[in-house]
Amino acid sequence: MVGRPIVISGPSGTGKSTLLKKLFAEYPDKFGFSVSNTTRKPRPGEKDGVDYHFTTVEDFKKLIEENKFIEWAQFSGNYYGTSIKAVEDVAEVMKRTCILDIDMQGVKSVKKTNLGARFLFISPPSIEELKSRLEGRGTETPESLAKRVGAAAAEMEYAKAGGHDKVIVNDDLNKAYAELKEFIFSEPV
Ligand SMILES: Nc1ncnc2c1ncn2[C@@H]1O[C@H](COP(=O)(O)OP(=O)(O)OP(=O)(O)O)[C@@H](O)[C@H]1O
Repeated sequence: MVGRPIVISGPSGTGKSTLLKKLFAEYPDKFGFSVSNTTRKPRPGEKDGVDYHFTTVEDFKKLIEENKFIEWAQFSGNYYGTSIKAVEDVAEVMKRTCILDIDMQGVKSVKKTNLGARFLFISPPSIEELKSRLEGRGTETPESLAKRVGAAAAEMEYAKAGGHDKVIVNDDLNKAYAELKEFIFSEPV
């Protein structure tokens, strides 16, 4: 059985990766991530269609024009993106339920497609706690921390306005994980 795509969003540092790691560890064959497109060159050992869909700049721009992407961005001179087809392929080719970990813009974009996704928001207990988790993770400069905390406020507003099917507050990790499973398995996946 393959379920509808599940879109997980929430501010950076709210615990999405931590929760998804637990889910993939408990259910190694059930869920999958979509394969992104990129214009960067493959690194040794990387396989086309597995690690990325390696795409020329010309083809990537064409896909943008044709509205084939849920989200795309440019980092250090290369394009990266998640295509609608890549999400469909998780169900059709990989026979798994697709999990998408994306931001608010991505959520809005998925809503415009025919993917029939379910939307889950992971909220931090508070902005203060979010800030201290990001500091604790040790991955942020003062600038990137301020940027992530600023973006969090907009994400939380959107969630409050009812942008998702379910909101889970990640206070106690095991409790949040139990709620995540309850939501995911509330229909066949
Ligand atoms: N319930 C929790 N209580 C305390 N700390 C937590 C909890 N959940 C996650 N953390 C910690 O918070 C930090 C951020 O978590 P994580 O990296 O999973 O966030 P994220 O939402 O995936 O962020 P990003 O979108 O930037 O990838 C990590 O150091 C993680 O160990």
